[in-house]
Amino acid sequence: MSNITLHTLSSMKQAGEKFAVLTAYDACFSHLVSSAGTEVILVGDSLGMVLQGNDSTLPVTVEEMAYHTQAVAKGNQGSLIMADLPFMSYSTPEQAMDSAAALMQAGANMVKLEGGAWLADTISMLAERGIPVCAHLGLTPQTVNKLGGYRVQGRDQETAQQMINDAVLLQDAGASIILLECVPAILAKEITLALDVPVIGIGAGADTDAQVLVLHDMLGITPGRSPKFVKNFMADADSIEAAVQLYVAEVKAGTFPAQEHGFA
Ligand SMILES: Nc1nc(=O)c2c([nH]1)NC[C@@H]1CN(c3ccc(C(=O)N[C@@H](CCC(=O)O)C(=O)O)cc3)CN21
Ligand SMILES: CC(C)C(=O)C(=O)O
Ligand SMILES: [Mg+2]
Repeated sequence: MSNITLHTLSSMKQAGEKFAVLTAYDACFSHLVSSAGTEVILVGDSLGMVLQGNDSTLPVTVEEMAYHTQAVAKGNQGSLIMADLPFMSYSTPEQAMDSAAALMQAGANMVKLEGGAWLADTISMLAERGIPVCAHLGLTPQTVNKLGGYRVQGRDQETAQQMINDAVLLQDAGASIILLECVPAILAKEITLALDVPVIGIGAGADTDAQVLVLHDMLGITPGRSPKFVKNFMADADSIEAAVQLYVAEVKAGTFPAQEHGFA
């Protein structure tokens, strides 16, 4: 069961206390990550790359997300469980209701979806029906084919202003959390200050209310070149538990991410 609630996370934002988020896709890592004091576990559609070996998150289905969410819920020791709605599972509000219902019934406490203003109605409908929503802005991996690669977003005045507008609009539509991926640190700071709801960052600098990483990345076991925002916490730890505890401690202390993990 989850001891952490959305109210806990809002109170932490108000108090200026950072919270930690990590992915987990199975019961064993869910147990480990939640026991280490990670406030939020993300059952990310990154599992399509990390577990399934695809070169994007697009092949992942609602059924697969529900399977992993069920396992994570069984191992959980008190974290809030957020589950990604996968590619094309929320293209209409009706489809989003069905997809989100499947993940909530599998044990998620909230869902995450990727995109801007077009999601306002979907988010308010989910929220009205008791499903808390996190809106993911900036680098949205499900849109990689449109974006032309995994690139930093919001670097020019126009796209930066659009992202600020989208964040405020989606908060007002009922989003409980905003997640920013690969955006300039100064823009992430501005959005974090402008919003009442907590902002989680990945490659978004040190000034968001929380940080997230893919577990396998911070353990240093993802093959190939890592994105700039990744730090290998196993380098300074002698066990997986210690590495996860160090991550949580560094996020809370504000020492991770450092300047080198962000984008100007
Ligand atoms: N293992 C894993 N970790 C992740 O963080 C992750 C996934 N998988 N799968 C889904 C998405 C894809 N993500 C990615 C993938 C690559 C970059 C990347 O290489 N970014 C460049 C930015 C280059 C630029 O525009 O300056 C970098 O150097 O970090 C970023 C995010 C984040 N997500
Ligand atoms: C990288 C994070 C934010 C994510 O959406 C995932 O793990 O799928
Ligand atoms: Mg995702």
